[in-house]
Amino acid sequence: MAGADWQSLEQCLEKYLPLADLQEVKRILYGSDTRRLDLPERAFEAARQCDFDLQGYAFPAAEEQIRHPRLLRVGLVQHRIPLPAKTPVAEQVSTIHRRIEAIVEVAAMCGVNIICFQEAWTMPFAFCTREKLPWTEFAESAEDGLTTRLCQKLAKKHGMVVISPILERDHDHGDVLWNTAVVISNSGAVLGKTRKNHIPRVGDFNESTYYMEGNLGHPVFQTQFGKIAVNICYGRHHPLNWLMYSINGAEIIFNPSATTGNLSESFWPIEARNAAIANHCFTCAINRVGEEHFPNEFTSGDGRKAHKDFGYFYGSSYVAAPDGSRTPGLPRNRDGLLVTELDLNLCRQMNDLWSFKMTGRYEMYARELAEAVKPNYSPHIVKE
Ligand SMILES: NC(=O)NCCC(=O)O
Repeated sequence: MAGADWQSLEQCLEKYLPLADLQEVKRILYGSDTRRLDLPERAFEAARQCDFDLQGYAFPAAEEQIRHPRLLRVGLVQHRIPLPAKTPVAEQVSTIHRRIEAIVEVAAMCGVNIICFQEAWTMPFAFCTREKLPWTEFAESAEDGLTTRLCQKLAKKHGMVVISPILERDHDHGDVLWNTAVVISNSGAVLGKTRKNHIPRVGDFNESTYYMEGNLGHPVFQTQFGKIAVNICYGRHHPLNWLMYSINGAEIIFNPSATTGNLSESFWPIEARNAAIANHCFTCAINRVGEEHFPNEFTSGDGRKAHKDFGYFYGSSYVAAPDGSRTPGLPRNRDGLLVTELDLNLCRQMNDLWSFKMTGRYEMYARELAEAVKPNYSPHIVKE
């Protein structure tokens, strides 16, 4: 499997396909073209200085007679974990904080209104180890932990909504841990939090050792820029999870993730994009980058020898629109900031065109699902 040496599918296609073929391949793979966004030169210069990739795109929507365009910019941040996992916890956290602060500065230069970081962004993805210490020490209060306070400062300084996915320690409920995204308003106030609803039980993702299934349902956050929701990582494999955020009115659903190439890279371009189409909303898929090595060996329950690394986190963060188009992905092998301009009017335009909300027959599925989950349910199979 490709590691850090292979940058992206887009780069490979551009390198080998003649222009006419490339255009057709892109039309079929990516849908209608996204326009490149003009970002300030000083933002590119700062990104070069800080050694991360910066890309900008815009999705157009049709002009309407009554509604004005509802334009906003989202920023997706993907990053590698800069220090070895055995570095003291506080040093790791403060180094990542400083790195992200620098990227947020560039996002501000690019006019970003809502920024989202990757899943558990302040820590190595240590859930493969099944060890508790020191990894549980990365957990923080969603309301007033160090990370939330940093995000509040950034939100206020830049007038930006910040989505901060962390490992949460809930001090008010017995110190239990959750996989949580904190949503901070552009005023700097904590607007609320949402928790990961589905916990992976696949490969090295042994996350049920650390926290429980979210108990906050499918909240949607009304921000100054639009209605947003957060479907954390493994939740993207669950169409009903996307659907419930959409039913509650989400216009943009963020999917902060941590996933590796040997497991999910072929699913990655499909799932968030399909959710954007099926739910008439924008989706933003974010994945971390690079390899993470842990001090002690662990096994993967698949007969392989014990090892100390998780596999390759392939980045490739992207935004998908309700008309099925999508941006190119950020690189597989570099930290990056993807700035995308959205016109939220496209959500209702696609709803009117395809009408999935009208044709969805939710009452039929509600009835059938209510039956199917009963212990005495017998599947409806027609036999000769
Ligand atoms: N973090 C997480 O839920 N990863 C699970 C693997 C995947 O969903 O691709």
